Amino acid sequence: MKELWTTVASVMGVWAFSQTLFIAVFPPELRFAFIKLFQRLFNGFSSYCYYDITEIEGVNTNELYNAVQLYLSSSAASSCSAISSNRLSLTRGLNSSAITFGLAHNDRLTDVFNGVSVVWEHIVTPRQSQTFSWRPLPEEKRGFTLRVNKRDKPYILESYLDFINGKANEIRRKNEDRLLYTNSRGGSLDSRGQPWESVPFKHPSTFDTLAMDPVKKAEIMSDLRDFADGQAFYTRTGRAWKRGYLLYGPPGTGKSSMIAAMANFLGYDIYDLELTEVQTNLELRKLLMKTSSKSIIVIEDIDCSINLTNRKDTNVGVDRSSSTFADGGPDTRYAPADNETGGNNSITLSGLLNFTDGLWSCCGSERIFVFTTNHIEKLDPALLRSGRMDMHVFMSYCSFPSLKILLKNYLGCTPDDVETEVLQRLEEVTDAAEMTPADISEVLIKNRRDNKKALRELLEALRVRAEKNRSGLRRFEADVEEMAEEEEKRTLESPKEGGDAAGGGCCVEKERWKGVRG
Ligand SMILES: Nc1ncnc2c1ncn2[C@@H]1O[C@H](COP(=O)(O)OP(=O)(O)OP(=O)(O)O)[C@@H](O)[C@H]1O
Ligand SMILES: [Mg+2]
Repeated sequence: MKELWTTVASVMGVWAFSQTLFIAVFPPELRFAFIKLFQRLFNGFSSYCYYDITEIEGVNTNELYNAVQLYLSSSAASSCSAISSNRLSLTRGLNSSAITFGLAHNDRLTDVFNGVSVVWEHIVTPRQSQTFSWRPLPEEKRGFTLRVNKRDKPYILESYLDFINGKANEIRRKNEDRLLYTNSRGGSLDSRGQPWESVPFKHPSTFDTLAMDPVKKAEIMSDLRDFADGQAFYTRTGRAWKRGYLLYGPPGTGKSSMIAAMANFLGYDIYDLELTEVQTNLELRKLLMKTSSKSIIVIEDIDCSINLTNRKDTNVGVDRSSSTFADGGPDTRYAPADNETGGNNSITLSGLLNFTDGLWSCCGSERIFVFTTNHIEKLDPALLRSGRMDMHVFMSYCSFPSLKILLKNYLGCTPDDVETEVLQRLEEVTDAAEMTPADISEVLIKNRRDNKKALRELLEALRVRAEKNRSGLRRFEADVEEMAEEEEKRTLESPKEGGDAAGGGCCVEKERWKGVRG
């Protein structure tokens, strides 16, 4: 035993002595060249490639390091057996309610990608001297080393790193709590010069809970997914990475719920833009510049927020008296500026269109604009033109497929849990009743402790409403018929006065009635 210790001590002594000699005799340049040569020799014999991904590159944070860390956090949590020790670090980020796992210092993890095995090592070493920098650097140097077999490198390296980036983005979005921003302070800035105020966004609406036609829902979800994964597409086609949705329909059909579901689905923040708080186009532009990417910019009830005829006044010469305001009379605050195209003295439709469409809309990327309205017929055609709002989504009264989603949400019952006869009767009356999902939710919430009672009351409410609609329609049709007969009589008495007035009147009336019913 003593001999063994003596041997170890002498080997260590020789090693220390040769190191000292090496440092003392050779100048640093030669030492460096020697080490490089040694490494090259070693690499020539080794069957592996090594890639270092350091936390800080120069003075900048290395995004790839963060991505790898996040990616490994999910791998580490799901594949503890692959780790060389049982230790994991736990972290919780700012604005996050989720805990993430990470590789502890100097630990290793084996990952498999496309059937190829690679090894990650997390290396932490103390930083030797604080080099000059505008911002203090951490005391430790952190980095990951990726070990890949040389023969696998050409096949996987690039796609593996892309995959890691994609996964990291996904995790980031899932972990971070959404934020809901508002500009309700009337243009004033906060202490950090920000025009937006934010609160954590905790709306529970998801596409699962949203009651709407399943085909339309699937279409919207796939559109959103394509948008979020579409960076390469938008770059290739030279388009700004943004998308516009116009949600329209009667009150209580789920337009706001849909926006929340979109944000939860994509993991985006929401900027709820209160247009009535914005005084000028310039202010609008500043607000836009202060939004972040991966966000949904919402303008609710757009027909009530801004006088959307003002563009017509100057550009296409439509009568200014045709107000779009539901409560009559244009808001003089939004009267078009004398210099409409300059547009800096007040907020105008062209200012708004520049906001969504013009050059300024591209400062930042991956943003979705959502406008909602109860009265699509009141919107300026400029806003509806194809390419401006990419998708027009009509949120309609509750249909039978939507009703089934609401029954599941509120009563926890599937169609199999409901008696066949009740289900049939519900199906018969749902469309004719033209009740909004909000109305139906009310009935279900009130009776949610007693499913049978809830279904009974719902059926009754739908039946009463359907009957009311039918008798309203009958009465209306009788009125129209009567009017048509009178018109015909008058035409016969004085044949010179226009012949198609009655038919035209009927159509207009019918259209008007349809409009009133939404
Ligand atoms: N399609 C729907 N799916 C699920 N719940 C809905 C739906 N529509 C309405 N609701 C329920 O009704 C409430 C009101 O809906 P929401 O605010 O989304 O309607 P809206 O279309 O935005 O109405 P408004 O035009 O008045 O703004 C929601 O909190 C939700 O509970
Ligand atoms: Mg709403």
